Amino acid sequence: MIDLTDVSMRFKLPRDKVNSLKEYAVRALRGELKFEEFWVLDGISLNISRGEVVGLVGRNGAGKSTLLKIIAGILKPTRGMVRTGGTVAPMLELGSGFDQDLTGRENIFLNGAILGYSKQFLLSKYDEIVAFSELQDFIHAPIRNYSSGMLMRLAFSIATVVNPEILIVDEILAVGDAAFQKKSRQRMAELMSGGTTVLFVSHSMEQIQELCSRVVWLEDGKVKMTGSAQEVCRAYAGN
Ligand SMILES: Nc1ncnc2c1ncn2[C@@H]1O[C@H](COP(=O)(O)OP(=O)(O)OP(=O)(O)O)[C@@H](O)[C@H]1O
Repeated sequence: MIDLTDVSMRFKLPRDKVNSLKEYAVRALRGELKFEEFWVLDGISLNISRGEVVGLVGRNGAGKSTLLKIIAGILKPTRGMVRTGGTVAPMLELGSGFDQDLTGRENIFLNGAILGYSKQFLLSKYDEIVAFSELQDFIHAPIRNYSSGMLMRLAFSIATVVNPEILIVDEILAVGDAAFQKKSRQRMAELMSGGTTVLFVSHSMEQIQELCSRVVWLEDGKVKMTGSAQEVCRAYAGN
């Protein structure tokens, strides 16, 4: 379902401080810009089967979000191969794929289109998405007026109401109020029992142990350990 072979990702950061876009362009044209290159992911191979719920753990900066973005097709790895079978619903940075100036309703269609759903399909699911998000009273307001919890509810509702085959979640369950967190956990459990493959990042060992069938521990861009939730969480916590 998700197949990663020797996936590596290199980022380049400018070494010198550049004060304006103009200065950047001039120096780039003159070949004066110096970059520092670093590998954020280094030779990741991973195989995730249909219906598995896999958690990713690791310190800040270990490369977890980068790996999720690569699997979601948002970033292209510098090296290696990624294969995914099925529709992928990524819930990554809060509000990515949203337009601040559009209303909640318009963003459902925009975000849905980015996820690859047709307008007709989204129309048929629209009421369900709004009901799940509990944003009926705000759905015709521009989302710049939404709180971060409201945005998260909208993103979660769009991504999950449509029964994706692969769900990719970056820490989203930590956002939102207690009632919505409970509801979203139930929804995740439903998806998981319905055969959706789930890959998610969490810093909560409790959440990882509650939800995951397998855990992958990333360190310095490499897979340090992979195994059952209990096994990996114990090793990670003791590290
Ligand atoms: N677009 C980018 N350009 C340059 N460097 C980046 C870019 N995106 C991420 N990085 C760097 O890559 C490293 C890994 O980042 P990533 O967000 O994948 O880590 P993470 O494991 O998800 O961390 P956290 O637990 O803090 O969310 C960090 O050092 C980060 O600064």
